[in-house]
Amino acid sequence: MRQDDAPLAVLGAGSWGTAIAVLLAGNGRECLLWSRDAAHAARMAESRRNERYLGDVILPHGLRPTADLDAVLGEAADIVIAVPSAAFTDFVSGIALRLRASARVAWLTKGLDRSGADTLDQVIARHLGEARPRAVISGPSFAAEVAHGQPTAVTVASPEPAFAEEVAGWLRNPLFRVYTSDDILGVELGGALKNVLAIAVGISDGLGFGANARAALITRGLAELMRLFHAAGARPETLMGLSGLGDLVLTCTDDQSRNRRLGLALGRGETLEAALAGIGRVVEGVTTSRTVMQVAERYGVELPICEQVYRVIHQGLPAQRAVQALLARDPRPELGASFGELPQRPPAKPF
Ligand SMILES: NC(=O)C1=CN([C@@H]2O[C@H](COP(=O)(O)OP(=O)(O)OC[C@H]3O[C@@H](n4cnc5c(N)ncnc54)[C@H](OP(=O)(O)O)[C@@H]3O)[C@@H](O)[C@H]2O)C=CC1
Ligand SMILES: O=C(CO)COP(=O)(O)O
Repeated sequence: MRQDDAPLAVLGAGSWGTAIAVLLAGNGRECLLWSRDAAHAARMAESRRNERYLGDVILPHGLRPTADLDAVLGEAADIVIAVPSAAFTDFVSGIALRLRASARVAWLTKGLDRSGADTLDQVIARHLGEARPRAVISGPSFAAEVAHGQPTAVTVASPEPAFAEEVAGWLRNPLFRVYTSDDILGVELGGALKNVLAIAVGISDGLGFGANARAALITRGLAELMRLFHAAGARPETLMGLSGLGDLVLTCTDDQSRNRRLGLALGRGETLEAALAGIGRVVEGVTTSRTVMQVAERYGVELPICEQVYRVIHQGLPAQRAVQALLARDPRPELGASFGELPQRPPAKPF
């Protein structure tokens, strides 16, 4: 039996975990917000703000910050995971034996398992059980805008339509519109790759290139996503949705994006270390630019923009040389290799 009056728990008290906990509590659902740092949780409880990540937002009455993970897992009806993708697998395997059998799982994380072998959905299924209801929440949604009640629309994807609808119901309010989808693979791939592509667009803008280059990168980035969707078995319509085109456009074009800001700094000549230190928050495209190369190899799919981002970030290629490499590629029909000519191959390992 479910306890509908038992609290939800958001695990991870960064910008996005906090914004979603604020939303849930504002919607009238009691919400525990877990931080791995006891001093941080205590400060949030006392000041009723998350000064480290979202300082100008007052935490509503029904939001309870805490650092006691066992107590949270014992009390919460269901959980929402909000830790970065690099920490996701260890975090999930660490809670597997402590999570209530009845607890259902949603996550806010955008990225792939740090090995590049799995989607986060597969990580959840492997460690917490195939039968456990699970859903990802994704789409164009800057934390600060959501926490300030700016209109936003996202997608909740789950293999179980009833659970997607239930998670959507936790989140919905007149300013937060939630759609549902059963294409969890497509929703996860869109959310993961857009971060890498936003770094590419940031680099281009940081180098001083113009609006033409930006539009070309977004469009050819969409073609890379389309090829990967095709090979991995995701639904092409998902690309046109909030977790695909929506989040790609948002992240590539607005300076609130940390991935775009990283690219801008690299394009202007900052080192990776200095750029990351300046941002001071998780920049998922750094990890995903590496993991997605493994995915591209597994499916035999060319992702030239993602590859150049990988080379800049992980192999120290100067940003200007990455642009030259993209411009020097052989000419080809615009739509051919992206849409029509690729064989639909059965995934090497279903992804
Ligand atoms: N911010 C946004 O607008 C959006 C973010 N997302 C996604 O949400 C996810 C989280 O991002 P966001 O909240 O913005 O990131 P932030 O950088 O704002 O916060 C990261 C949070 O994760 C915690 N954390 C880091 N490593 C671990 C770990 N090993 N175990 C437990 N907690 C850990 C940090 O804790 P500590 O402070 O102790 O280091 C911090 O609370 C990312 O995948 C991001 O792509 C999705 C949509 C919007
Ligand atoms: O995912 C996001 C908005 O949808 C946040 O993007 P950044 O992580 O680039 O800030």
